[in-house]
Amino acid sequence: MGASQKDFENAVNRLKLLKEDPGNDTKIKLYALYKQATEGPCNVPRPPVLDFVSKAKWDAWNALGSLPKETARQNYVDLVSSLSPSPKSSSSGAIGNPPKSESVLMTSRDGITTITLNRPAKKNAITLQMYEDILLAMNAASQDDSTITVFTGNGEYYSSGNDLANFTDNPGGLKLSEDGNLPLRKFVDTFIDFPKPLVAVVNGPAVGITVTLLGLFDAVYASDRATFHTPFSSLGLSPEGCSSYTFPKIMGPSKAVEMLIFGKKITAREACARGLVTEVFPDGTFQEEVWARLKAYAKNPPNAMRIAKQVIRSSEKEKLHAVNAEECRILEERVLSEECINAVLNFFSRKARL
Ligand SMILES: CCCCCC/C=C/C(=O)SCCNC(=O)CCNC(=O)[C@H](O)C(C)(C)COP(=O)(O)OP(=O)(O)OC[C@H]1O[C@@H](n2cnc3c(N)ncnc32)[C@H](O)[C@@H]1OP(=O)(O)O
Repeated sequence: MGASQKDFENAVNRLKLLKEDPGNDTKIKLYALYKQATEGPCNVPRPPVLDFVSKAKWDAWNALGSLPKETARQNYVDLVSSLSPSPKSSSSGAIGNPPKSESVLMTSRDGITTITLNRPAKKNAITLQMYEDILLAMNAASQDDSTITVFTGNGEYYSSGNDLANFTDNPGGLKLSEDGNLPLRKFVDTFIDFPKPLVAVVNGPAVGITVTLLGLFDAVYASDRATFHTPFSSLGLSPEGCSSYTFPKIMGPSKAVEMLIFGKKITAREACARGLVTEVFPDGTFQEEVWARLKAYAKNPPNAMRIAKQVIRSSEKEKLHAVNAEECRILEERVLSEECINAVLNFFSRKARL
């Protein structure tokens, strides 16, 4: 177990974004680890004595001896993480960096970065722009100096899920990203790969994608007012967010089917009994109790928590990426189906509400 190929590629990309030169010693270490991770032990002749730079690089690579590729990959990822820029939290709690969005807020305080869905008039339904903003926020949160990342919603709802106008406002059904995948694929991949403990503070009802994604969180705290609803069949859609894999694993196939195929809405207590929710709190004391708990957890050593998460999650990552790709492939067809188009039209003509 250790860093996945995807973690490694992310680290290679993050290195390109470094604003400060890490210095020659570090650059040579990175070179050696990169070569070891991608090609294995050094097996090329030593460069001429007067070619100092090439010789230093060769020496560093050669010094790694028979270090396994997986270990080199992990060491490379760790070294890049230690160099990555760390946007500092301000005393007001606002992070100066992305997203510049009113519908997705990002604050950082007491070692916790919080991403808040803030579109209460629409029950925090997620627009295409919000998917992008959440990605930006998660990328910033993965690199800032917080130890825990929290998702929550502002107002009565946690979220009513995907904004159904995403289906009607885009010719052909739904905007596709440049590489032909649903924007959803990259979005869910980011949750699969998120390196720090990820906690959902579910303040109220949750619908659709905001429920399925909970299977990729490390802890889910819910108000006893929250409900969990995945009405995919009535919308002519199919399960996403890796729920076709995580839900049967978490709650067993028959309970998963009840939610994902029959669209049964469950209470917070039922979700807790099924293992989707970690703990339920009375709504009146929910915020106070949960934040006190999270502040205490955030005081744990950050590297230990990150590594514990990696140990727990890394063996599943490849499977989850494959599940995500397949779910998106199927969903891409479903969003163009007559069943889906009719369901969305009925919603907006107010003929159908959940
Ligand atoms: C690129 C990604 C693709 C992902 C595709 C996979 C799909 C994933 C999903 O998330 S599927 C689930 C989608 N969500 C829903 O079907 C919920 C739809 N909403 C409702 O049924 C109801 O609004 C409600 C039960 C959430 C709340 O009902 P009520 O209390 O009666 O409030 P209103 O219905 O009056 O809602 C207030 C206001 O918000 C608008 N709104 C609410 N949810 C959505 C939504 N998901 N999409 C778009 N708009 C939504 C609603 O239209 C009202 O707007 P208005 O005041 O009329 O302008």
